Parts: sequence; C-alpha cells; structure tokens
Amino acid sequence: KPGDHAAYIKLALFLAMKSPPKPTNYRVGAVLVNATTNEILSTGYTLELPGNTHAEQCCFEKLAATHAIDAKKLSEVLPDEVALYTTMEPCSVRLSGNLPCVDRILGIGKKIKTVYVGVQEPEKFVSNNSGRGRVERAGIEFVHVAGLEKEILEVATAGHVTEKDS
Ligand SMILES: Nc1nc(=O)c(N)c(NC[C@H](O)[C@H](O)[C@H](O)COP(=O)(O)O)[nH]1
Ligand SMILES: [Zn+2]
Repeated sequence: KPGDHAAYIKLALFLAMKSPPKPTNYRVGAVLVNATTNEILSTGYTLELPGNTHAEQCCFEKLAATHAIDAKKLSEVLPDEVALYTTMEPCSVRLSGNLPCVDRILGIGKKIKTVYVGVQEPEKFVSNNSGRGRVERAGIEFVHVAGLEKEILEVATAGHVTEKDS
C-alpha cells in the first residue's frame, strides 16, 4: 500500500537471502517499483546474474533484458516515477573496479525519483560511501528506511569470516 516503504525493504531483504555468501562483498537485495501504481517492475540480489553483479545492477539488467535493450536505455521504458528500494545504499566505488551502482542509477536519467535504503554501507570495504551525496546532487531523493538494520547487516555479512571463526 502507498507509503509502506518498510514492506519493500523487507521484500528486498528476503531477496538478499538468496545471494550466495562471499567474504568480499555484501549480500544485498533490491526492488524497482512504479511509485505511481506500486507495481513491482524488477527485483535483484547480489550475484543473481552471472559475474560479480550487484543487486541494483541485477534489477536494471533483468528489466532491460525483458525489453531487449541495454540497461543504459532503461529511461525509455520506465514509467515517469520510479523508486529503487535496496537493503544497502548503492555503492559509489567497487573494489573490483566494476561500474558502481550510483553511476548506473544516474545513467538511467530522471525516471528514478527516490532511492530507499535499509542501511548505509559499513566501512569494511569502502569507507564513507559517497553515494548519498551524488544521488542527492542529481535531484534524486535518498531516504533511509529505519528498523531493519540488524537483520539487513546479518544477511549482508553472512559470508564474512568473523573474529570468532578465525
Ligand atoms: N549496494 C550494494 N549492493 C550489492 O549488491 C553489493 N554487493 C554491495 N557491496 C558493496 C561493496 O563495497 C563491494 O561489494 C566491494 O567494494 C567489493 O566490490 P565488488 O562487489 O567485488 O565489485 N553494495
Ligand atoms: Zn553496487
């Protein structure tokens, strides 16, 4: 229902649980929603598509594939008001050197009006993720949906070796 942002973050968290644990990234889930109709346009989770793929990237690439276009051209097929829900804020730098998700979001153009995130990126791989600033400077609203941080981080870091294991 309108405004129930936590429900979409919960769905994204459910998707994140499908992601194969890996020590060098986070398990993240993402949902792309038509903000006018609340229709779900696409979903994605880390490593869902072949290669070292991110949840948000999978959302975009899966939707582009249904239209047989490149993800860079998604603004041609997206409705006017789209919201991206992701359990963790989009990356601004990737240690692998792959294109960060903030750049993918900005490349889609004006259709994505709001990015809702469950948690900000922890300082483990990339310190002070500059994604929020870049997203807001592009005129996209960046909203932290509070309440699921503990669960989101538990899922996100499930592949990480912790002190007690080592
Ligand atoms: N928002 C987000 N969605 C994801 O699906 C994912 N895996 C991350 N993770 C952020 C983390 O900073 C990068 O995973 C590391 O920087 C390693 O980079 P690669 O993933 O190997 O390109 N962040
Ligand atoms: Zn990313």
